Amino acid sequence: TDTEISRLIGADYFNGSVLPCDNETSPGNWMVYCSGRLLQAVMAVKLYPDSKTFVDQPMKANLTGEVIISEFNHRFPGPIEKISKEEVADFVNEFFDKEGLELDVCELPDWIPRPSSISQIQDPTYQAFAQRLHFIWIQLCRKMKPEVKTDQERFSLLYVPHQFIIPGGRFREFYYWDAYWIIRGLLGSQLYSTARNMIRNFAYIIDKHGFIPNGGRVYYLRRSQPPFFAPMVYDYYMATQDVQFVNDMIPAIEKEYQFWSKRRSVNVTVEDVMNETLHMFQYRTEAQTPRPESFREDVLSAENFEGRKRKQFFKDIGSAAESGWDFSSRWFKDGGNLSSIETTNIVPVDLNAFLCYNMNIMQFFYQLTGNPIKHMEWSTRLRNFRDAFTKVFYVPARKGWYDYNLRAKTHNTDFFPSNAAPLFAQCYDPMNSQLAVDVYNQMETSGAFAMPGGVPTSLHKNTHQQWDYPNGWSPLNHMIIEGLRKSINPTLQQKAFILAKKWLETNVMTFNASNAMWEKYDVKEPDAKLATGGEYEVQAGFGWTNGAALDLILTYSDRLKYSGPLLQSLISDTTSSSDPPSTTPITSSSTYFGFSHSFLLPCTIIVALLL
Ligand SMILES: OC[C@H]1O[C@H](O[C@H]2O[C@H](CO)[C@@H](O)[C@H](O)[C@H]2O)[C@H](O)[C@@H](O)[C@@H]1O
Repeated sequence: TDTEISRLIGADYFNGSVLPCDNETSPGNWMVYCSGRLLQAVMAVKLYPDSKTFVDQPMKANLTGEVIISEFNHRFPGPIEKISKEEVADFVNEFFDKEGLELDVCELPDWIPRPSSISQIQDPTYQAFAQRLHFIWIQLCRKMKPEVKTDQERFSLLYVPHQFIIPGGRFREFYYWDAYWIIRGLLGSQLYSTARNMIRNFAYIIDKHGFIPNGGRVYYLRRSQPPFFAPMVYDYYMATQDVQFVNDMIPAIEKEYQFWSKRRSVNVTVEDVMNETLHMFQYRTEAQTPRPESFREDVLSAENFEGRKRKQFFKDIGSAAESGWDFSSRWFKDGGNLSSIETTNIVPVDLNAFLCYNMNIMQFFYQLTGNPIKHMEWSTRLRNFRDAFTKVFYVPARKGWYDYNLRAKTHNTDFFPSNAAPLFAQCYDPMNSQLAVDVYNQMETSGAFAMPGGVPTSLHKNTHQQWDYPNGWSPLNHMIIEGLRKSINPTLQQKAFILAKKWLETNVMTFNASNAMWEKYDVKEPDAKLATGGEYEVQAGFGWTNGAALDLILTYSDRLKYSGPLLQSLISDTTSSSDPPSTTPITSSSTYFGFSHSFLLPCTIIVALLL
């Protein structure tokens, strides 16, 4: 019953547990956004359909977290299940502003209507499509109101000095690994200073917090996301040749690497490697309580756990969120149910491949900037790590790299796109082209590359999780394609092109049907469908989907030909004008990127007219 659910949500989760944010990470507001009876009351009455809404709401001017909590306790001293929805709603309306009000839309000073990169795309459909993606950056630009800097404790939003591109929809703040694909797209749009400023924001965050949190909110301060800061700097350098910028960013990359080494490392002894302990990395948050942005969902999922087991469950949930794959059968002991989650027992192949990539980038950066000692230090680190990586993750009998499970002392040899991360990160001897061919063939036999709409996130059906079959995500499709493209083998490079074409057709056709780019797609359908599953509705926007698509179109701009159904509307909409086309998604939902259509469309037109 509702009362039983309220009682469950109101139980004691915080005492003695590590919180997602606390007095150390966010002194003035942790008691509102990461803990406490007010948070529980809001979740118990389901004040909003999305748990994230409340924890994104700023406190009203001249209020502090302490004052709000003491007033709440004074007004409602009794059990949480006795507080009504109306009472909670009145209290929240009295003390909080609406979510998103601390951010403004912004102009991109380096945006021009027709960048030369897009004009040189050969195929008319893809040129028109890329042009539409280029317009979307304007809608996803956000800057912080000045009070976020001057009065930080009133906001769950983390202050950063420069404007940035958001994913879109409910994701109104920066996200760490999303930003890598966003930046790939910005570089394709020749928005170099926007890309540079986003990277500078992350350097600022590393300097302040010692690492990059999952996203730009205080409730993300105890977990990170896949480490893509160094690759962002690397790709920016490849596009601009700006050595000075690389020099400026090196201290931040070093500092972030320390975070992963000190707080996320794990010793692995693989059985057939005698007496050898290998130092690897894991996704492993310290937090042991429900994620504030999904508080209600986490409490309900933890219904059958108590005490230490419940703390461990929340830690495994938060650690899966740190992986970016929240949630997936990849982390489940039984391959099907969230209740069997064991993220912290797993040594993930992708995280270790990404850190291997970081090491490679660092040895390169130190050579580039003329520091032979540090170049040598990182080269040695890379060489040793690559050897260890092969020992821990490569399974000769299954011709591939796989996650290693510390509990089961075995590998998970199921298909996941993360198995291709070492190709993307080049954490193998690139001269060993046969290895890459073997890995590709092994993945192909799973059937994952034969889906009509792109590569799915797993082949585990009916888990109803968003990072599972039949959902395809742009970062993972892009990563596989790039991994194959970067190999020295022409056959694999051709396979990369075929996968890119398929993924792009899904993007174009869905855009044509819905007038929007989406967070993820259902790839089992030939006619491109929106994805389902997970704990929130599929979101429109969408930062990394735009970025990955733009990057792939530009990579293959000389030979890509659209061969799907005729999309006359897309071509006639954009090829002859620099005005922004209509951006109303064709769905039942009434909002887009968190703003109503009636607000967004005029804004876009005004920005374009100003330009
Ligand atoms: O609110 C639930 C979860 O939402 C985020 O995860 C998803 O969106 C992110 C932004 O696009 C993306 O980075 C992540 O891979 C997605 O699974 C958030 O990152 C999670 O931490 C959060 O719990």
